[in-house]
Amino acid sequence: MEPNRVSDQSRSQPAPLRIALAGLGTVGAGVIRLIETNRDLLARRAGRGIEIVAVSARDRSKDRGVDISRYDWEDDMGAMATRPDVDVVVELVGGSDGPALTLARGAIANGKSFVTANKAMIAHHGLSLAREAEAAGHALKFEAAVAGGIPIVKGLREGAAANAIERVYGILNGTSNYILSTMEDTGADFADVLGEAQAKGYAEADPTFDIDGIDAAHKLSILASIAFGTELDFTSVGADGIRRILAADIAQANSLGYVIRLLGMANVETGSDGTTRLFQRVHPYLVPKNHPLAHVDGPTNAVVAEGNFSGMLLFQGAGAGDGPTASAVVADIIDIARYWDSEGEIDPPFSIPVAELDKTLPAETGHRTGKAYLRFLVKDRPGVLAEITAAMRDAGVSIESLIQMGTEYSGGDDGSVLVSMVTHEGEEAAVDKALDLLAGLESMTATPLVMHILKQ
Ligand SMILES: NC(=O)c1ccc[n+]([C@@H]2O[C@H](COP(=O)([O-])OP(=O)(O)OC[C@H]3O[C@@H](n4cnc5c(N)ncnc54)[C@H](O)[C@@H]3O)[C@@H](O)[C@H]2O)c1
Ligand SMILES: N[C@@H](CCO)C(=O)O
Ligand code: NA
Repeated sequence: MEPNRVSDQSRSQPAPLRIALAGLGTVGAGVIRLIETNRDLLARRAGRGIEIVAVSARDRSKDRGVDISRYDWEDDMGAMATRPDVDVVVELVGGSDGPALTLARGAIANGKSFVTANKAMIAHHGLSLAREAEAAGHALKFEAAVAGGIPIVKGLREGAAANAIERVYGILNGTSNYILSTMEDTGADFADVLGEAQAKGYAEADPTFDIDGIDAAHKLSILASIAFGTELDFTSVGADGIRRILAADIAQANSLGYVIRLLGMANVETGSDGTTRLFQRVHPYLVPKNHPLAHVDGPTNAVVAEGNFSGMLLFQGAGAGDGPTASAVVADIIDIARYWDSEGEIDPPFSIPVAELDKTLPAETGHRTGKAYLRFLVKDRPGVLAEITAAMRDAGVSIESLIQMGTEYSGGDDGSVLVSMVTHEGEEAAVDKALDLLAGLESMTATPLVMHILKQ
């Protein structure tokens, strides 16, 4: 039999793919720079040219370091959805609802492919948008929405597609990882480092999304749907962030052999009634220093996927910033260019058509086990340690180690001392019960902090 050959016909380039770009901020300007810099390379990889035809943002005259004079300007970004000279609408505006969602719906309804970096919108509306895109036979792609430049959506949808994924977890927010690792390196204050992350363009428009775990929860819910073939369920992600972490916690964790990282963690499990349940949590974790995630610093993201045949896969790279995020956006555009002529045959955005995704219930709380780090700020007076250990005893929490920091702890100016402990493996519910027993005690000067310890 004749081997397959690239035919001479396929060497003649078809018409370029025409792009409309909404949003010209950090990522939008990065996309323009990338498309203009790598123009020839993109055309060869995509099999056709990639041309920006129209752009839209709030302020036409702003200096973005890129020349936008050669593109049409649209004051109303919604108008991009109906332009007959546009094949793909790229949304880099942000916000779960509002103009971004209107543009997404309009673009899909008008037969355009749609590419976005907007994890908030996909977390909230990804299923309905995917349903609309599948019905229309056009692409909906969001590689840049999860872990920026890391090809994790592609990695799970394609590279790991043959596996049942047992657990997916990782560092999904560059801003909080930058803050934690900078606090670790410099002992700097949380608030100062947040300002730096904002200045570098990593933070969301509302930085509370970064530091309170919401941005990571958006990304985790998207990853979980792709990894487990379950309906995306952002509302059931239990999210907590990093704003209560003290330099002293970082020092304590270090002396115990751990670093602190904000992790998203998801797996499917069987509930007490035999139903399949989806566990999704974003929380600061103590990560053993010998785990690869312990060495992920700055705005870098890293995702671990445990496949039943592949074993542990680690995806690591820049999770934020103009260049890496643009890299993911343009990779999606190249994918669309490659199958543009295949007559409405699209890959389902979540790998499996929306109608066939499992309707999984949220995980039950109460039976989950693990080790935890608990930290208390308490008045420095006799009997306080006994109160804490009595609550642990009464709740059935077994203590592996306990440290009291006195003068070395400089976080409070009210004379508090810091007591931290690591528990033995046990039920999380027992820790919750101990904290309930301690709640409201006059000796506690702050709400206790709980961090889970990553199971290897
Ligand atoms: N910055 C990153 O590193 C990064 C990484 C991954 C994903 N993202 C996502 O990419 C998207 C864009 O992020 P960014 O950091 O580039 O934001 P940005 O704030 O730098 O840019 C937003 C752009 O949208 C425009 N815009 C905002 N509201 C508008 C409106 N109502 N009408 C018209 N234009 C409007 C602004 O003028 C600006 O050009 C967000 O969804 C964000 O979550 C960002
Ligand atoms: N604000 C996000 C941008 C990338 O999604 C982060 O810090 O990770
Ligand atoms: Na990505």
